[in-house]
Amino acid sequence: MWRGLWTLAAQAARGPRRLCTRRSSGAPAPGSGATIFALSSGQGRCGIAVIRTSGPSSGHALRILSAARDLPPARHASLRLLSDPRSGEPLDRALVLWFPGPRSFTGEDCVEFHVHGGPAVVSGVLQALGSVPGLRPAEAGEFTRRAFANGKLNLTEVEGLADLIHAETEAQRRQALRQLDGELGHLCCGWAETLTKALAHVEAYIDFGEDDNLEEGVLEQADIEVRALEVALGAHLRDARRGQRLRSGAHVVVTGPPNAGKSSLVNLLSECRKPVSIVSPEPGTTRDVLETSVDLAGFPVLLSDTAGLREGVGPVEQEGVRRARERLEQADLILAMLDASDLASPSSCNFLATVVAQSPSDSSQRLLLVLNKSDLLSPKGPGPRRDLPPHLLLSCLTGEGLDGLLEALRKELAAVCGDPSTGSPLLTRARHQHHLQGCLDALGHYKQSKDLALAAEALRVARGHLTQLTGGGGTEEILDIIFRDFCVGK
Ligand SMILES: Nc1nc2c(ncn2[C@@H]2O[C@H](COP(=O)(O)OP(=O)(O)OP(=O)(O)O)[C@@H](O)[C@H]2O)c(=O)[nH]1
Ligand SMILES: [K+]
Ligand SMILES: [Mg+2]
Repeated sequence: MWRGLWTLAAQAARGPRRLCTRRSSGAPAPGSGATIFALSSGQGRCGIAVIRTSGPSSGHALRILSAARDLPPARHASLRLLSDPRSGEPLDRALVLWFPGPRSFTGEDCVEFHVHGGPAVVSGVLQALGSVPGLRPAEAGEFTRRAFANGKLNLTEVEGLADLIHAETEAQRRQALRQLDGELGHLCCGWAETLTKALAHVEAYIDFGEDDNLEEGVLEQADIEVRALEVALGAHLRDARRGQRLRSGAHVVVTGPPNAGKSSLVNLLSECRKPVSIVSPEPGTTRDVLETSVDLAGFPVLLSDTAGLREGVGPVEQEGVRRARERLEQADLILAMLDASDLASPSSCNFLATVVAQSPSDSSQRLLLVLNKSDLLSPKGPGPRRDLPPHLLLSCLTGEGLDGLLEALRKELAAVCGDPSTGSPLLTRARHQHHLQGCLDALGHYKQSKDLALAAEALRVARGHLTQLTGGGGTEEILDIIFRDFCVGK
């Protein structure tokens, strides 16, 4: 993001050679002793920009830039005139904060410079920092990586922080904050403790099984604990896709016969943006699947407009219908739409008999039936057919019924994504699911083992998966993948 400033500062720090030694796989290994610096607030012209440093030379850098012999009091904002140490030229009058380690975000000595946000001020301060011996620009995610290395955050908290930075909807923000607060980590730590206890029981039996002093029923106790853990893990795994949907967006697909108003609805839901789809009175207008990312009732959604479903049309529209059906299979939530004033037509009846009546075939897919063009129903008329499944009335033309639809969508999406404000912490990444499944599989081996030594080993494997989930014994590659999500300055 801040490549321009980054490059300038990098050159000031080391000359161009330094750029060639930059590791492509992410942040360098922590604890390398260097003091890093970066712009931590957003780029561009702004009122205040925050530049921070982390590492042993932070205090030295602060003294040099503020031309002061003493450091300001710890964790108090102080006003200082910052100057370029090479030329003595004043750069800005800024608030500075001194956080001596270990009581800082990274656990190392840190400084924050709250400078005026003009690009020239920011680049001047970054260049001045780059000229201080022992300082170099930070890599993406390097501050957080140091915090992790120094035990300030565990791995699931790091992931929560990355998600918080990228959160675009309210539900994503709530979920990320819960993960940053360590809820998933605490849950795993509790489970790992249970396994440690069970392991201790099994090992005690191996060592002292024949001994009269050993409490009765230690093995049975371990079995009971393992069984309870299996149930808890199973429940979380069944939920697994929900957290991932919350992180990357639920698939909502609008489908229905031609001219039901599917494209009109997609345009309505994508609101202030420019219209996504072409709307016209001609049936068969939409052919390709048109996809747009929207915030629906606080949930991240990938909304797809599709071709109207009908048979016996030309090859191009037929291909559109094939694509529509394919997309329908991937939907988390189907918005099935009919023209309320056209329910008796063959295409409406056919759609009701196939898509609506047969769905949701597998229980994870949900469906909302929407009858559009309610404005065309005569107020005194009989209303829509009685034999219809539960449905909502809407008029894309007048907007009537839109609030009701949004409320229904909120409920459906909370079921699809999991409501981040309640319930147990969600598994937001495939990595979480992998380790919980690994743990569950190992518990299965434990139960099957006739040999106690193998049973104990299975418990160790199970516990290993839980520790890896929170970053204990994490391999470099996993760390690289996770920290790559961060921007420079975080
Ligand atoms: N009266 C009325 N007309 C509507 C309403 N919603 C959409 N229309 C009209 O219905 C026609 C079809 O709308 P589209 O949004 O193109 O319908 P579609 O389902 O995407 O159509 P295809 O892509 O051809 O399958 C257009 O002329 C719209 O203006 C509504 O609520 N009331
Ligand atoms: K149309
Ligand atoms: Mg359309």
